[in-house]
Parts: sequence; C-alpha cells; structure tokens
Amino acid sequence: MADGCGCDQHAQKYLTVPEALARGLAIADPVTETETLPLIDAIGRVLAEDCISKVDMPAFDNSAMDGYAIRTADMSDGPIFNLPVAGRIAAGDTGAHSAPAGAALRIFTGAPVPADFDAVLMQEDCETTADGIRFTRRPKPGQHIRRMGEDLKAGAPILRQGCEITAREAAALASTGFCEVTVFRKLKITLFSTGNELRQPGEPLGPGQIYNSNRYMLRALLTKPWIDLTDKGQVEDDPERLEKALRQACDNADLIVTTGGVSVGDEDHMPRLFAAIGGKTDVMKVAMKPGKPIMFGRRGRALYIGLPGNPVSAYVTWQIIGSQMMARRAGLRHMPPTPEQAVLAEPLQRQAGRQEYRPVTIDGTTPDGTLQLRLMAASYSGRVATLAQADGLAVIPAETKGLPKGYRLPFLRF
Ligand SMILES: Nc1nc2c(c(=O)[nH]1)N[C@H]1C(S)=C(S)[C@@H](COP(=O)(O)OP(=O)(O)OC[C@H]3O[C@@H](n4cnc5c(N)ncnc54)[C@H](O)[C@@H]3O)O[C@H]1N2
Ligand code: MOO
Repeated sequence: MADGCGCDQHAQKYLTVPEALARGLAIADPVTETETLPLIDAIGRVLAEDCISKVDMPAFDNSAMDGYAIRTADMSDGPIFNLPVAGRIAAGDTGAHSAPAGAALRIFTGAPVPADFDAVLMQEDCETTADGIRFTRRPKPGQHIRRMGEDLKAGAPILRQGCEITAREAAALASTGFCEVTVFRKLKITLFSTGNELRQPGEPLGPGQIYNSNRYMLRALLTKPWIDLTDKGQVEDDPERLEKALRQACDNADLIVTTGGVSVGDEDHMPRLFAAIGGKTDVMKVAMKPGKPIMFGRRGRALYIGLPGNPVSAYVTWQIIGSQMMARRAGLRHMPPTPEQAVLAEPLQRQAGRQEYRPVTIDGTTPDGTLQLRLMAASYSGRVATLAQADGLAVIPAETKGLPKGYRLPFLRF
C-alpha cells in the first residue's frame, strides 16, 4: 500500500493492535486435555503441570575438579606440604573410600567426596612425587567441593506449567529424575490458503497466476512438536467449496488458519462463510499495517483466524496476533515478544492511522551502541522476498507521521 494512498482514512474505526490482541487472547482458551508421556517423548511439548524436584541437587558432595581430596585438619603448618596418595575415586564410584590420617585420595570431577574429606586440590596446583603429591598453598576447607543440595533442594520448584520443554527444560527434568511428565495434548490445527490464482512451486504459472507462498510460510511457522497439523493445501475461491472446507475444519480442529479472502472484494468470502456456518466473529479489522483485514472468532470449540492474503501481511499478523492466540490455546504461558530499542538511520514519511510493522535491516550502531535501522520499501505487503532479507520489524506508532533520522523505536528482531 503506497503511503498517502488514502487507505488509512478509516483507521480510527478499527481496533488498535493491543485491543485486538486482548480480544484474541480472550477467546483463545487453552485446551484442557493432557497426556502423560515418558520424558524422552515429551521433548518439545507444553508442560501441563508444575514440576517440583524430588531430589537434592547435587545428590551427594562431589568434586568440582580433577585433583586430590584431602583433610585440611590433618595438614602440617607448611610452607611445603607432602602427602601420600592412598587411593583413587572416579565419577560413578560409591565414595566409600578411606585413607590413613594425613593421606590424600586421587579424585576426579563428579566423583563423590568421602564424608571425612573437606577439600579438593586441583592437580595443576601440585606436583607428583614418588609416593604422593607436594604443594605449597594451604587449601581452604570446602574448596572445590560441590555440596549436596546446593543447587536445588528436594521440594523446590523447577518448572511451571505452560513452558515448552526445550533443551534447558528437558535437561532440568532429566537431572532431577523425572522419567515421565504430563503435557497438554497436541493442538489440532487445520491450515488452508484461498485463491484461484495460486499454484504450487513446480507447477507452470499461467497468466494472472502466482506461487502460493503463504502455505509454505505457515507450514514453517506451524511445524512444532506440540502441533498436530492438517494441511489442506489450497481451496478455490468457490463459496461452496470454501464453506465445506471451513465447516469440516471447524468440526475437527482446535484452531483453523486460512490466508486470503478476508477483505471486502466480491471474491473475499471468508467473513460471510464463517458467519454462515455459525461462527461468531470477534474482530474484523485492526489498525495495523500491514494486516488491516485480519479476522478471528469462534465456532463452538474451534478458534478461527483468517489472515490477509498479502504474504507480508499474513506473516506480520501471524507474528503479532495469531501466534500469541495459538500459543495460549496450546497451553503455553503468555510471553509477548520483547522489542529491542533502535533508531532510524534515515527519515521516514508515512500517513498516520495504523500501527506499522515495517521490515528493516540493521545498519550498524550509533556511537552510543544503539542499533540503527534502514527502512525497506514503503509498499511491501506483497513483497515477501524483502521479508527474507530484512533483519526484523520496526514498530512505528499509529499516530506518527513523519519521523526524523535518529528517532527511537521498538524493534522486533527476527
Ligand atoms: N477495497 C479494499 N480493498 C482492499 C482492502 C480494503 O480495505 N478495501 N484491504 C487491502 C489490504 S490492506 C489487504 S492486506 C488485502 C487483503 O486481502 P484478502 O485477505 O482478501 O486477500 P486476497 O484478496 O485473497 O489476496 C490479497 C493478495 O495476496 C495474494 N495472495 C493471496 N493468497 C496468497 C498466497 N497463499 N500466497 C501468495 N500470495 C497470496 C493475492 O494474490 C493478492 O495479491 O486486501 C486489500 N484490498
Ligand atoms: O496493508 Mo494490507 O493490510 O496490505 O496488509
């Protein structure tokens, strides 16, 4: 949409982005059904319970270094210490080792420190002798010993319901001995694109035809371990076929995502068809650019999000609104994207009215270390290739018109 084209003159009638998002989140109630899975199969899923540690971490006193375990009380006054080495403990040993008074034990990282030993000496800090070790610095009691329970006590919370079990969470659960966890069931999502002009990559393009990029973009965005995706490809702009596809999707899925056909043209059927099958539309237009004609609503248990057809608009509306609704529906805790602060590397002319998410590239930093942003083309809602070249989206407040070089803005990095 070119700047100053007049297409923003109705913006005051639309919901603001925060208003639309609040409405979207309000109708995206989380699925309630859960399943209990072995931890290995729960990786990537959404945790449906608070997890409390069943064990102390570490579970026993152990060495933080490769070296020698000693009893500081046994040591002479120095300045040179000579200790015989009376045994060897490796990780996995029981730690039920003893040694005569004044003797050290060879020990390795992670090995249990016997109860009467109170310090570990790094091997770099001593030299080996014919029957033991020699060193000059008196070790402090407790040195290089990781004490039982110092990281986490049994009964302490580890993870809260609503987190995604990614690498860090999986490691925390495994380290505290969780062999199975309860997760929300997978979110059933049906995806389809609308538009007679669409062809798949690999098919020949006839006059007036374009490749369907939204399908591939959304496939990438919706490929997650906690999603059970049904991709219906594309459906022709034929009201009967579209109605059937939408009804079937609403009967079977928790969330239906479509692209195209949500604006006001004769071939834009989705708002009317959603109402015809008993859907209740909550939001029809949002004062955002790109993405003014995003719609969403509910039909029974099904949540419907109709994204605009223009590919950049579809991407931005998904990132700013749709993805947050989906996350809430899947049981994830709400975590809005946190923008960085950046400044414009050049002035910007625009029409006030809609909050704009402008694709930008990072153009170095200012002398004080703030990111500088260079704007991509002003008319971009159909130019999906620019999105792949952009570093993120600059968030331009709705009420602003011209902005000078150096203006400070929130920046959402990709
Ligand atoms: N009179 C008005 N016309 C338009 C308005 C308006 O307010 N009044 N809004 C404009 C804006 S803003 C947008 S955004 C688009 C949204 O339109 P639709 O959601 O109805 O989408 P379509 O018309 O079906 O398609 C728009 C555009 O995107 C291309 N497209 C569609 N699907 C795909 C796909 N899967 N992959 C790639 N490209 C796709 C399609 O060919 C069109 O060029 O409406 C404006 N019009
Ligand atoms: O401005 Mo539309 O909203 O092209 O996405």
